[in-house]
Amino acid sequence: MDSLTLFCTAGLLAGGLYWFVCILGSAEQKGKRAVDLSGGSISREKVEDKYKQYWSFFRRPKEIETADKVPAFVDTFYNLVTDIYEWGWGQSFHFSPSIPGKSHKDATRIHEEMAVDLLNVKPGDRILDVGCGVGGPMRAIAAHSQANVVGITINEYQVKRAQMHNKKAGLDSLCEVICGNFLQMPFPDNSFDGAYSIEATCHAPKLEEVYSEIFRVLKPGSLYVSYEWVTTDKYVGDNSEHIEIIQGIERGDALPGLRSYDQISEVAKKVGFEVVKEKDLAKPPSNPWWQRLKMGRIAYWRNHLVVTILSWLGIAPKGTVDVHEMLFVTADYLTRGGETGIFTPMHMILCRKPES
Ligand SMILES: C=C(CC[C@@H](C)[C@H]1CC[C@H]2C3=CC[C@H]4[C@H](C)[C@@H](O)CC[C@]4(C)[C@H]3CC[C@]12C)C(C)C
Ligand SMILES: C[S@@+](CC[C@H](N)C(=O)[O-])C[C@H]1O[C@@H](n2cnc3c(N)ncnc32)[C@H](O)[C@@H]1O
Repeated sequence: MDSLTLFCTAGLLAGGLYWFVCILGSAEQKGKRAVDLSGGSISREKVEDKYKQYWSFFRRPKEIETADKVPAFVDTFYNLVTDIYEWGWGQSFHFSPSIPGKSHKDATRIHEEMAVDLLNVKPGDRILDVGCGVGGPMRAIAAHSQANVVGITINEYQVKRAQMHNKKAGLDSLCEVICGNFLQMPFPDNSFDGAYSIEATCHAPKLEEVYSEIFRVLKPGSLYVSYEWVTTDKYVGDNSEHIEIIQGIERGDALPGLRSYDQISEVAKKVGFEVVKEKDLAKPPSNPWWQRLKMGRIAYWRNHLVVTILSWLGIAPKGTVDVHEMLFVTADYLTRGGETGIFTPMHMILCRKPES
C-alpha cells in the first residue's frame, strides 16, 4: 500500500470514528455529547468505586428501608446517570404516553404542560418543582404558564446543569434551582402557590415525609400534582415474574421500594390533603409510554459500543460502561413492567391543601 492510500484510509477511519461517536452518539436534544460523559460531581477516578458502592445498598435492603442514607444513595445514582440520561434521552427525565404523529419531544412537553394546567396557576405565581432533575419540565412549564418555578434536587451536578440550560433557554429569570433534600426543604411554611413532582417522589423512603413537606410549604387553597411510580392492581405479590420485574426496576432506578397504587391517596389524605383527582395516565386510550424505550434498543447497542470505545480510549471515566450496562438492563425491566401492565410511572394524583 503506498503512503497516499495509507493516509486516505487512516483519514477515512478517523472520520468514521468521529461521525460514529460525536454525530451518531449525540443527544436527542443537543446539550450532551458522548465525549463529555462524566460521573457528575464524582471525580473520574472514583466513578467505578461509586458504582460498586451503589450496588452494595441492595445487598443490605433493610438498611435502605429505614435509612436516612437514601438521599445520599440517590445522589450517587444521579452523579452516575445524569450525563447518560441527557445524552440518550434529553433534558426531561421521565416518561410520557406516546402520541401518534408527534415526536417524543412534543409528547414529553404535552405531558409536562398538563401538570401545570391542572394547578390553575397565574403568570407570576411561585410554584415548586419537587425533584427537578436538570430542569426539562421546569423550562417547559415556566414557558407555558409564565409562573416562577423553583426547583429542588438533591444532586449538585444537576443544579449546575439545570442553571446552565435555564440561562441558555433565556428562562433564568423565571426558573430558580436549589440543591437540597425534599424531605427537609429550605422553604418557609405557606410560601408556594402550587407544586408538582414528576417521577421523583418514588425516591423517598417514606412518601409521607415528602408529602408532608410539600403540604407545609404550600399556601392554603393551592394545588399539588404528582406523577407517581407505582405497581398497579395487576401486580401479584407472589408471582415470581412480577417480583423479578419490580426488583429489576428498583435496582436500576435507585428506588428504596416501589409503592402500590392504592397507597398514594392514603398518604396524601394522611398528611392533610384533599384528593381532587387520581388517574393512571398510562391506561388506554393512552398509547404505551414504554414504546420509546423499546424502539430505542438499536440505539442502545450503538451507545454501548460508543461508551466502550470511549472508556477504552480513556475519554469516558472507568465504570461508565458498567453504568450504561445497568441502564440497558433496566430499560428491559421497565418495558416488561409496561407490557405486563403491573407497573406505571404516571399514576397522577391532584391534591389541594384545604383553606383552613
Ligand atoms: C424517573 C426515573 C428515570 C426514568 C427515565 C428517564 C430513565 C429510566 C431508564 C433510563 C434509560 C435506560 C436505557 C438507557 C440506554 C441504555 C442509553 O444508551 C441511553 C439512555 C437510556 C435510554 C436511559 C435514559 C433515561 C431512562 C429512560 C427514575 C430514575 C425514577
Ligand atoms: C427521575 S428524576 C426526575 C427529574 C424531573 N422531575 C424530570 O422529570 O426531569 C428524579 C429527581 O428527583 C430528585 N430527588 C430524588 N430524591 C431527592 C431528595 N431526597 N431530595 C431532592 N431531590 C431528590 C433527583 O435528584 C432527580 O432530580
